[in-house]
Amino acid sequence: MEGGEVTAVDGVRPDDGTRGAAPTPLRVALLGCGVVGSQVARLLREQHDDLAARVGAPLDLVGIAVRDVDVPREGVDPALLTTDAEGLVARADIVVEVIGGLEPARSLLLRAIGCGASVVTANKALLAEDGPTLYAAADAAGVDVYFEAAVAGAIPIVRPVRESLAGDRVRRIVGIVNGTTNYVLDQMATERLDLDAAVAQAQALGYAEADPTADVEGYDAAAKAAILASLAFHMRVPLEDVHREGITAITAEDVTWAASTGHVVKLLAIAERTDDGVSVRVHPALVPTTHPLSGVRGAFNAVFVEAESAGELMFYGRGAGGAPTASAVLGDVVSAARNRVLGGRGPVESSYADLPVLPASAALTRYQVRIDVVDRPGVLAQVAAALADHGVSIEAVRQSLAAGPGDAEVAHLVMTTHSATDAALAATVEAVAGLDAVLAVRSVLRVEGN
Ligand SMILES: NC(=O)C1=CN([C@@H]2O[C@H](COP(=O)(O)OP(=O)(O)OC[C@H]3O[C@@H](n4cnc5c(N)ncnc54)[C@H](O)[C@@H]3O)[C@@H](O)[C@H]2O)C=CC1
Ligand SMILES: N[C@@H](CC=O)C(=O)O
Ligand code: NA
Repeated sequence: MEGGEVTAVDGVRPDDGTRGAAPTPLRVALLGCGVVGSQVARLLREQHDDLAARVGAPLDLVGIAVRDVDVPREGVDPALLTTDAEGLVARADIVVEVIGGLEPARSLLLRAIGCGASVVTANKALLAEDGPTLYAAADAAGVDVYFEAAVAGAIPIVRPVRESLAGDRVRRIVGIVNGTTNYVLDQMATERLDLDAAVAQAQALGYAEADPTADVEGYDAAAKAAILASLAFHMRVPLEDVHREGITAITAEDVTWAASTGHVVKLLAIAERTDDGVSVRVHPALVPTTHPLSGVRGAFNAVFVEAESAGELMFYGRGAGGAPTASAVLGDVVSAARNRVLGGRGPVESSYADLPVLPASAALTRYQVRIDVVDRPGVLAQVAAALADHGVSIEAVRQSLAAGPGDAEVAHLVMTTHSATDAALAATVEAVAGLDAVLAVRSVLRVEGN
């Protein structure tokens, strides 16, 4: 060996002159001990020695802020519990926030940063609403903000977009990023459960937000879409610029029809860059059963990323649940801890791009429109003419007959269009609904994926 060079042999750490000097433990504070927090506490305890070896210093859990210290918590040392969250964050090197919601999470994280701690959070609602305030405070204090768990639970997606693809140009992200709604839609399709029953199951399994409205109305997915789009396009995408539709309007009939036309209904988050700007939207869509996203079952998530040089990438895994989410949190804790031990910081916010966020009405999508019409000659031609008048062309039509009121026969038309803007489609549907022969517009759903 050359003089002074230190290399590892057979996995044994070489003597670098510091052997024997006990490294200073890093103090970890945990805010919240619910579905995710309880699993973070367990992993910190069970993997203490491995984590210490990976970081180069022990990670000591110094306290867990809870609302009520008297609630029994399996596997948690009651001596760690405190209701004094403000006091706790002031005596930590790394603060993990898994309370959720805007306040007091934001104030506690800002206080932690102000006291010199690095922070790890799973709180997409807060990051989408006010992430830049946290990033600016962290910059000023020279500490880290990590948030892998905030998007798609256990799936590494924040780190790949934020770091691995930092040298590329991301063009499009399409994903299933909400486990609860994917679980609910899956249960509606396979078990014929209604929406409320399926949501109750998702809550019991620890997938849903404290208020599951955030899941079913698409707020959670919209927050994740805003975070991903901001990272991917190096800009700030405000939450209010994300077009959002949830799954509450999806009926059992929609799900059944989807299956009969070779599709499944999925809640998608889409962020794309066009020549005119970026478009970020969350809405239910029909996905062909031949497309990989159609096979994403239960609370699993999947995210496709298309970048100029990398091409297509796909990320898949558990998007919700205590242990999977805690895995992502712990990965971030290790990163923040390593930065402390070795010196230096993790990635900082990159938001230099000044691109307009386009309205959803400008986005181009294919649609499936289901209508009931009076079954008489010439009706199909009238409907086709109404579409053509608005510049929307039909890709396929399928017709089935059903008994209507009295002796009337009703034709059920399922039309798939070529790509059209939301605005053109909305005007078309209005015109179609106004035709005498049209009895009802039963559903209008976007179709994504070929
Ligand atoms: N459950 C999941 O699958 C995932 C959750 N997340 C995020 O992780 C965070 C936590 O989620 P969950 O653990 O599911 O929620 P949870 O509702 O199970 O846990 C939150 C805990 O924080 C406690 N809490 C509320 N206010 C507090 C305060 N002022 N001081 C101390 N404790 C307080 C609550 O009593 C509750 O025990 C949220 O931001 C959520 O969006 C992210 C990814 C997946
Ligand atoms: N409620 C969320 C939890 C993870 O982010 C979901 O269902 O995906
Ligand atoms: Na993740």
